[in-house]
Amino acid sequence: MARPTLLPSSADHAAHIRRQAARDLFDYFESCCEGAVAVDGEARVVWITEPYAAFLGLQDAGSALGRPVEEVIPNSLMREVVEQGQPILLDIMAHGERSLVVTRLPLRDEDGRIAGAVGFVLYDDPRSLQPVMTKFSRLRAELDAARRELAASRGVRYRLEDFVGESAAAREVRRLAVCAARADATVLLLGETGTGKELVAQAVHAASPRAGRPFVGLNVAAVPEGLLEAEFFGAAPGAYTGADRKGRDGKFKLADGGTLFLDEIGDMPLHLQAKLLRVLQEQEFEPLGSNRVERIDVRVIAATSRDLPAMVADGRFRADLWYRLNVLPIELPPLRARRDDLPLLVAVLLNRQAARDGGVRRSVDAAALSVLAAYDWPGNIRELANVLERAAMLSEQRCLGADSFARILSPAGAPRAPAEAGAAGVSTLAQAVAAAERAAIRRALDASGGNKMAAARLLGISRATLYEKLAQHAGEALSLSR
Ligand SMILES: Nc1ncnc2c1ncn2[C@@H]1O[C@H](COP(=O)(O)OP(=O)(O)OP(=O)(O)O)[C@@H](O)[C@H]1O
Repeated sequence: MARPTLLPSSADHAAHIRRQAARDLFDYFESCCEGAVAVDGEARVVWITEPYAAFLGLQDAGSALGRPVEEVIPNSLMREVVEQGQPILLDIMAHGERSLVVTRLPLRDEDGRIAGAVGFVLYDDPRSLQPVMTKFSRLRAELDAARRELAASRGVRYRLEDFVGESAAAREVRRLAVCAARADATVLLLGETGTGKELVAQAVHAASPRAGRPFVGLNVAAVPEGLLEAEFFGAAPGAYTGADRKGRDGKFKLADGGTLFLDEIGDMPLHLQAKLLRVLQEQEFEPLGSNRVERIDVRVIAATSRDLPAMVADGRFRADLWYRLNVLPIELPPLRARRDDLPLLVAVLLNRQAARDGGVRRSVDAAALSVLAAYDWPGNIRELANVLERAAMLSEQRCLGADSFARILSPAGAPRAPAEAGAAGVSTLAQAVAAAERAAIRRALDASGGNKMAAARLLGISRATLYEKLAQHAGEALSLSR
């Protein structure tokens, strides 16, 4: 008589089947769904399928690993699943123009603690859900239009996806901006002119819980010193000569509930720095000429192209304000420090211009890219956008070549020969100095695309001084070299 097969105990058997079911189910999901992703307990990507990475526009799956999930999948709710430990079994997630049907499940360790989450994209073309999807698409279009209108009325044009770049430095900016959007702390944006400080400020606001509230901007350097206090805090009726008789609200009041973007904070006069510090600490202020205290709830994002620690060291900026502002600093790299991003930036900026003007989509060839990569970009992305626009205007070619740019880019840093040099190239010292000044101003205006504020900053002078100099040199050719 054959010996009976030794069956495992029924409890072991059940556990075995369960493990097998879990593994098979996972393999099955992975093979039949359009994409899958897993995150750890801090919502950082630990695994993503190649098709999903490709769909998201990543170079490969490896480039997503270790990054916060929102950086890789902008509308992801995986963090919510990790934080709340609840699955989201069927959801529609927007990605650009597409809608994805997704399922997200929390993952637990042996002790039942949340260890991460896994998400599956069930369809990226949800035809089987057509009636629901049609309704959803229509509602989404309506919502998008309403949001755009609201954002435009509140002064926000940019989202985080608009900060283009895949270099480590650009990714770090986006990572910190995501942190800044989640926190409600003061943010300090540091970087040269045209590096995207305002873009990031708007994007942080748009991604923060304050998104539905106002975004108000104030360029400290652009307001005459005598008017700054009223601009910040408002003025009581008849507070100063020439003030509106009814009084008026300042930017802090206008930004109540939302975000106040203070550009060029380094240009803030010392006496106002103390007042600003008080508002940041107490969230209250007194309008000019009033003894009424107003309470507000404003998040400040400040920006500067200046070296604030150096200004603190020589007493031009208050140390206590600097500490208060420097809670979450984000450094925006100059374009010359992330030249790897040039091809992507060029493509995106050319597409943006074509979409805006309704013209043909241009591209640049490899030789042109080398010319652009060799340039120093003192005006950074703003200058790049201007240069591309001018090259496109001046050429009929769909694909712009090196010669399109060689004509436009002045050799960085190389002063142009003084035009006044007389016989044997000799000129008076005054003539030579004036010519060098004109050349420097012309280059700064070129680099900033004619933006006088940015040009003044590049030259290290105030806007008022730039206007004086432009008036002095009015007779000479100082216009942009368009
Ligand atoms: N990373 C980026 N990707 C795409 N566009 C960018 C990026 N950075 C800046 N830009 C574009 O460059 C232009 C200048 O950006 P922005 O005004 O934000 O710079 P800024 O640092 O605030 O300059 P400034 O200090 O002169 O005020 C804008 O048109 C913006 O859209």
